[in-house]
Amino acid sequence: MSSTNNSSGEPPAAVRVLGGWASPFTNRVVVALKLKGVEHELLQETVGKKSELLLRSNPVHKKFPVLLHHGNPLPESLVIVEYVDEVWPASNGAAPAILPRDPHGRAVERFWARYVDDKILPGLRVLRGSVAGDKDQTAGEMSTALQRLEEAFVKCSQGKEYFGGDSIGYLDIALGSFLGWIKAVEKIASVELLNETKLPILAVWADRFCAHPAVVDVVPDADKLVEFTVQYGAVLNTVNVLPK
Ligand SMILES: N[C@@H](CCC(=O)N[C@@H](CS)C(=O)NCC(=O)O)C(=O)O
Repeated sequence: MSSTNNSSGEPPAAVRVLGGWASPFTNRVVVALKLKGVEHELLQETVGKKSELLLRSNPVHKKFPVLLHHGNPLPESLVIVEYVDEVWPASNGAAPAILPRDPHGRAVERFWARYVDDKILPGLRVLRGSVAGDKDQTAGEMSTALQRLEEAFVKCSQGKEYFGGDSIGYLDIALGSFLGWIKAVEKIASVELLNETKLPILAVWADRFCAHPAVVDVVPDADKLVEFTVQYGAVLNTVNVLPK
């Protein structure tokens, strides 16, 4: 499975992802493709400089990730994850379904995935220092949101290992892609958000998710993201590497 830029002069891969290694949204897409065993190529965008291909492929938002499937562009990480699940459905047990089969289960996971984007992401940006805000208050609000997500985990997992049950599902991907950044902002802002003392069940899930073969080389560790923040801090304050 390729995950680097194509500089070989060969024809483009059938599945390409425009994105960045530090982008939690890109990581959602890459984890979904890896879970399904889909060969793909990751085209890394340069921080602070959007490629022509990105601007052409996502003219509405001009953001990554964008999936290019046989050249057809599809933006928005969670939309892409659903697309990947539909295009490469479960077969012979080799590629587990990402979304639950029953409509209610699917709706519940979509509800919580939206909650992750609404409640966790704005807090990460404040704690990273990319937008102004009261850090103690933000850390408190994020802790409350993570507490709710731990409660959701208990309900969704029904005693199994993941939000998705026996295998990684939609909500695992939606929240799990932020684990590196959650750990990074704990270091950057000297706050505690997700550990065994505060959230014992979610912390065990987080370690399990990050160690999964489809995730371990995708979701970056905290120290790499802290370095990234130091290196690109000025740019991150002006472009939206984590969402607004
Ligand atoms: N809702 C979008 C968010 C995508 C997003 O914010 N991407 C960031 C990178 S992590 C980006 O492209 N930032 C550049 C910008 O906002 O100009 C998704 O889920 O894909």
